[in-house]
Amino acid sequence: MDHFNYQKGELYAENIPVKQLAATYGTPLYIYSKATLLRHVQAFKEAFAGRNGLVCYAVKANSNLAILQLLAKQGIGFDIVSGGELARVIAAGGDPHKVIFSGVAKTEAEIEQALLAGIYCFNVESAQELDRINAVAARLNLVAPISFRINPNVDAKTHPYISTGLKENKFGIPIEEALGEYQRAQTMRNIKIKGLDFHIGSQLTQISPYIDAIKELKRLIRQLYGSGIQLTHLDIGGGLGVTYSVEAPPLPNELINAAYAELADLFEDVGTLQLIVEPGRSIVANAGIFVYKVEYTKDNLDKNFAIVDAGMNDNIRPSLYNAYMNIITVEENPSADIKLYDVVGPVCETGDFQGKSRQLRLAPGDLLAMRGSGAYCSAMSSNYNSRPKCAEILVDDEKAHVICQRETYEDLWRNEHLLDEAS
Ligand SMILES: Cc1ncc(COP(=O)(O)O)c(C=O)c1O
Ligand SMILES: N[C@@H](CCCC[NH3+])C(=O)O
Repeated sequence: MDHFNYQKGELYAENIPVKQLAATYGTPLYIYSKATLLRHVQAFKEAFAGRNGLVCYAVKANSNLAILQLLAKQGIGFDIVSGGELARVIAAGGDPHKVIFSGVAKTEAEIEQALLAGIYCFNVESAQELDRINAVAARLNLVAPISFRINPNVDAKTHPYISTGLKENKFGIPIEEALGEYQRAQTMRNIKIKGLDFHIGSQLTQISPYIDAIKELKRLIRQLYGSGIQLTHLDIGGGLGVTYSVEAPPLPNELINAAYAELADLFEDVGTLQLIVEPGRSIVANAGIFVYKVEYTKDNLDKNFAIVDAGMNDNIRPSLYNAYMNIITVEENPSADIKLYDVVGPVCETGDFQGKSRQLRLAPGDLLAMRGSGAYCSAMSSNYNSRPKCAEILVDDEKAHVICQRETYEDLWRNEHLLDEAS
């Protein structure tokens, strides 16, 4: 259950009619529900109740400052993959001591920035990165807390583009090399070993891939313990899926309870480790809708098109992954015929679509809403075709807050420079 529901045939965001928000702020428009967002965070916090756990929200899913601010106020941590994300977390009031830094290409500048901010842990993704972190920490006379991201070579059973835990993927250190890297790290004066991490993919709808990965890593943790390397945490990554259509992913407490059950014998032998999770999509996806307007309809011989004012630049997920996202009408339109539509946008690409073969009753001027749009939609938007980025609104009961204003044309070239006359 989210907070985008129909009242007398009209879609509401919490207690505001979506039609009213579209009239006030224009379309295309991202709308988030504060209550849904907080409910999702609470579900993770409750799943850890009474246990030593840390929820680190994956900033990449939606990095809007106000959203980070709301999450920071809940006391959770953050999983970042760039210096920009760290700067956002700090600007939003997040605690850098609860930040973990993932990503395969951390630059020297980013490592320095994170060390000076005092982050909780680096998730190291290669032997070369370990050397670089050690060198930067030595230069700054600091000790870098690290965990290795291990690639356990398990199938996350998700879209190949968002699967990250197979040995052909660029992420993490092959499990076969892990013991050697931990032993090397242990000899480094400016490195402090904290934990072990995996993240096997996104939009996982089953618990079994997590359990397969935990099983693989339990063997490694025992080996480490046997060779005198004691960890303080195990990070099982993000990836928990959401319902876009018929998927029935596990709930946060189902995942976390299953992880603890699988870890029970290990914890008895080596002591309890702190458990970290890095959820992104499962916190924000269904806390957002994307609202756009039908500009035209076009009935070609083979196809009906609903041409909307939102493009792949605003939400690239359907084009990039052929992702199915549910499209609904904001208001019933009884006078229109039900037809099968491809919902397409204004961008000059054949792949610019928001949905294919959708049964909808609509006419030009009608508003459509796409569910599940809080994660990886505005975060992956661009200015392609010189389209200003959309406004984003956070609804709190009957109040609407503009958390990102719509870009202007001037914003499009804000960082560009004309050549001077003489050139
Ligand atoms: C290292 C890491 N952690 C966490 C996440 C968050 O994943 P999700 O949004 O699927 O929960 C991702 C993205 O897949 C990631 O790459
Ligand atoms: N951007 C992807 C997920 C990638 C997760 C990042 N590792 C999506 O929209 O589904």
